[in-house]
Amino acid sequence: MEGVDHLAHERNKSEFDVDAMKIVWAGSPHAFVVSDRISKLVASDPGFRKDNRSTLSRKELFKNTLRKAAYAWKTIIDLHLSEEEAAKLRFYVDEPAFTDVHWGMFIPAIKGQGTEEQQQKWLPLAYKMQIIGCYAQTELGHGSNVQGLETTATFDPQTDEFIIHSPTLTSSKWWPGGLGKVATHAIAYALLIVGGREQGVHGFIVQLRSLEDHSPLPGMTVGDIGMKFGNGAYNAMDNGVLRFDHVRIPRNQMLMRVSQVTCEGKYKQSDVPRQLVYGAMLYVRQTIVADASCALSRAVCIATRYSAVRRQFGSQNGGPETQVIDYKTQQSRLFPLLASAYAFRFVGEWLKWLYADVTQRLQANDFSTLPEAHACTAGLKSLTTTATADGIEECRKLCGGHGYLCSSGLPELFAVYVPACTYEGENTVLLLQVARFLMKTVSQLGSSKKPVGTIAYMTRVEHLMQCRCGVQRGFAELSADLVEAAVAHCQLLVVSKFIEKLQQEIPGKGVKQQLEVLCNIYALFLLHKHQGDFLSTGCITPKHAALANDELRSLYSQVRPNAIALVDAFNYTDHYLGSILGCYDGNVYPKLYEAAWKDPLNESVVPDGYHQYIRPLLKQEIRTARL
Ligand SMILES: CCCCCCCCCC/C=C\C/C=C/C(=O)SCCNC(=O)CCNC(=O)[C@H](O)C(C)(C)COP(=O)(O)OP(=O)(O)OC[C@H]1O[C@@H](n2cnc3c(N)ncnc32)[C@H](O)[C@@H]1OP(=O)(O)O
Ligand SMILES: Cc1cc2nc3c(=O)[nH]c(=O)nc-3n(C[C@H](O)[C@H](O)[C@H](O)COP(=O)(O)OP(=O)(O)OC[C@H]3O[C@@H](n4cnc5c(N)ncnc54)[C@H](O)[C@@H]3O)c2cc1C
Repeated sequence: MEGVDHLAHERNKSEFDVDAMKIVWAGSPHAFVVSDRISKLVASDPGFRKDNRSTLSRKELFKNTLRKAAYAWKTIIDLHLSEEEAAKLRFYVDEPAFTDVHWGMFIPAIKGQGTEEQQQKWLPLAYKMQIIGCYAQTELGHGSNVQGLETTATFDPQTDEFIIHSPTLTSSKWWPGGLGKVATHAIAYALLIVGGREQGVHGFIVQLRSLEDHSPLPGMTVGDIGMKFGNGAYNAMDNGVLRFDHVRIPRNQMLMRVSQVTCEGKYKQSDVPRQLVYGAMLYVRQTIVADASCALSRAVCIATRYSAVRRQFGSQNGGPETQVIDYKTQQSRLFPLLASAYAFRFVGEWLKWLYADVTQRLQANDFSTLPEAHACTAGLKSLTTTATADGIEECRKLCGGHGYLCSSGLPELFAVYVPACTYEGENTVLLLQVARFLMKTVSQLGSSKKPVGTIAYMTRVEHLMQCRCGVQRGFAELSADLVEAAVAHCQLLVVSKFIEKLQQEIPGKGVKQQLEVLCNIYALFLLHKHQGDFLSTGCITPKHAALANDELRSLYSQVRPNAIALVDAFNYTDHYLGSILGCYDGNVYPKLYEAAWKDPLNESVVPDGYHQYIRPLLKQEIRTARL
């Protein structure tokens, strides 16, 4: 039935003010208004249509992405959108594109690592999109090990230039988004060589393509690296390969905030830490954490709405069958994911604050909180992306067979999301960084350097004092256990930031109570999942474990009547969700049925290839037919 809200009875059950929760989710009344307006603008504009993506060939998909990016830019200019509104527009257009890396990495890298003069020269061009940038760090042979990069930048004092060169096949830049076909410029990372001495990896602004006809500049071999996981999905992005053959760039195109090369060929290090070369990664990891709650909430919204629509078994006296959301097993898989979506939202908000704080301090030459900010961004990036990728796949399974259809939106969401576990730091590699930070802290316990901020709790964990002498030995040997410790530390951060959120004033009828229920689910689900660890370390007794389990079941019952309203609070349009199973009105079956007929395979009743392959088979002519 068109126009009928099939989920109205669910919405009527809710016990809290959904509009107030929408503001909590958005972060502020202003953020809600902007997000709501821009999402509706995108949804109502046929220029941003995306329901045909999975049927396009790679070339068609890529060209369509270029069209959309240009159309989005025109919309931003025509409507005089602010930076905040423009970012929201790109978000709701919901298509991986070169613009993500231009705005998300190229510009932040120049801001973080460029001098004032360099920023003044390059940022206006980038902001107006008169140049398009990518972030060319990873090579064919090295991604995680940034110090192992082989591209060289050799200073030539005769011409006051750097010579950028790829000496080996494995030094080819490999993966950068936007590089393959679009970017005109790159921040390329290379091993700096001055006066014959290697000075570590540095960033350089390198022009790749002509601004007149887009052809690669002399000395550049550049192209796309090929199809990636999933049809459609991340294939809208032109991840690229690039080789430099003694490419010359002016000296002032080395990003020189952290260290400088003078025209006489002197290498000078500022008093800022070398790690600032990694600053763009700090920024992007923070945005990836914020983004995790969006991707997870999207999958959870689809699975929750569909679970309320779908009925299987349990009909009494010819009455309706049971909604699958009423099964305790469905609840125990779905509601912890719902709680995680909210938990990641709040920890993402906090991380944004932490990043702003560390940036302000860095500008004032206070570097004291940089190691903590690195550990938090790296650890939370790892934890939230792993949980989100796993969560999207779980949501697909929660939708049964229909979850496997592209029209459910879940396969594409998974395919686009899952590389987040790898890019911007492979998740295990990042957890090892957190472990290193934790072990360094443990080794300093009892000294005058007291742990503060997110590691202040360590002084209260008595047995850590006993192991502090041994932590520098056997790091590699114990690394698998240390990674688990790093995850536990990050989970503690997530839970404590959720609790801190609840200590704030939260307006709206019943909103705080719902969030308390979700926070308890998040914490108790972790306790339940890792009860072996808690029991074996004597942190809880078997009685506590059983109580936690009982409490979880009771919390699931409290969520149940509010489940649909809790996902409505994400305020996603049907366009952004891109899912028949998750559509707002719950009118799933007619839409699924209709969508099937739109598949290109159904354009003819008898398929192409019938006369060549099916008929000979049926007529037993297969031995004589030429295949
Ligand atoms: C408008 C906004 C839109 C936003 C959307 C944006 C989203 C865009 C997303 C687009 C999609 C994809 C783009 C993907 C891009 C990429 O993938 S770019 C490539 C990213 N590559 C990596 O992440 C490589 C991972 N490797 C590393 O980070 C390092 O090499 C590693 C930390 C693993 C090791 O470094 P080393 O120097 O070799 O080793 P180490 O000795 O361990 O470290 C030295 C020292 O430095 C500290 N450290 C390391 N990293 C950082 C950092 N980032 N910040 C601060 N400090 C750092 C480390 O802790 C050590 O400190 P210590 O005191 O000596 O212990
Ligand atoms: C979709 C996508 C987009 C990307 N975009 C960009 C981009 O725009 N710009 C860019 O520069 N790069 C980009 N990358 C590259 C990305 O940053 C790297 O792939 C990533 O950092 C992982 O590095 P790697 O590929 O070298 O993995 P590897 O390090 O080779 O990882 C392979 C395995 O080895 C393990 N491992 C590695 N080191 C250690 C260690 N020390 N201890 C224990 N285990 C270890 C890892 O855990 C993993 O299991 C992109 C990648 C993808 C998939």
